[in-house]
Amino acid sequence: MNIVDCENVSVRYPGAGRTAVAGMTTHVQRGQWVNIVGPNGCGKTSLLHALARVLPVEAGRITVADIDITASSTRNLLSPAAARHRRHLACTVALMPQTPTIPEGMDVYDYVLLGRHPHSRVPGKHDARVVQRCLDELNLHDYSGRFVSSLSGGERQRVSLARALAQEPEVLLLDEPTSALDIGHAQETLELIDSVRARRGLTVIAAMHDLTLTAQYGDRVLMMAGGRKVAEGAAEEVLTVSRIREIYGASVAVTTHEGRPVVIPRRPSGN
Ligand SMILES: Nc1ncnc2c1ncn2[C@@H]1O[C@H](COP(=O)(O)OP(=O)(O)OP(=O)(O)O)[C@@H](O)[C@H]1O
Repeated sequence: MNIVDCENVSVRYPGAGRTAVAGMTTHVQRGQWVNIVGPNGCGKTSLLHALARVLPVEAGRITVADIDITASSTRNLLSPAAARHRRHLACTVALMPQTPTIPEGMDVYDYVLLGRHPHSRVPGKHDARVVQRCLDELNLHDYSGRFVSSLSGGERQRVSLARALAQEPEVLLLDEPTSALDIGHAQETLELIDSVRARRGLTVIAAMHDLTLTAQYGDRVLMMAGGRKVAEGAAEEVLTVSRIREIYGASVAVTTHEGRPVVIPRRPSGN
């Protein structure tokens, strides 16, 4: 059963000449993990932001957990039905942004607790338990009293993921979740996401740059270029030498380990 349906979606930033996402159609089943790849500026973040309803779509339709988030009725701030939809969506979809906004003077515990806001306006014991579990799962228990602004880039990224998981969403949107993480923390983080997915039927849609990690985690790869989908399918179908050369302009070798592609950058011949 699909939890996300994206039909012919286009996104354009105010005043921008060209669309950031154009004619995007994709469907994601509940519990699937889909990785979005493609070169810088190809539209990965814009697509995630459209799915999270952070960015309005110019054309097309997006349905998340049976809510048409592009319907004009859900945009009416004064309508009680629209307010119900927004609340339902906030409980259903969590976005871990590429660059999280960190409020000044907020400690890690309170920042992760923000993830509970869509569920409980006044946090109770259950919310405290969820926050503690997320901090423990990401090995952040010792950081709980630290100001978020005092953390390293990688620590902040894990705190941002803890906040998104504390939201207990059905759909988790991750914008380059391991970009600031060392290889150990990257692996640990992706394993944790995968175990939450297996346990709770979480659906994951992630923008990724590391093509080997992309192949190791996830059921499907959606490759974009210039705002459009250029390929979608199993990692071994999408991540081929010729396509990576064509779309990224990169020289790579692709081997296989345990049935999944491994993408190795190579210096162009002659160097
Ligand atoms: N706020 C904005 N206003 C105008 N154009 C924008 C804005 N944000 C992004 N864009 C443009 O939209 C296009 C898609 O950008 P987007 O951030 O979605 O790409 P991306 O694939 O996530 O890139 P990266 O891998 O570098 O993070 C780019 O051409 C970018 O310049």
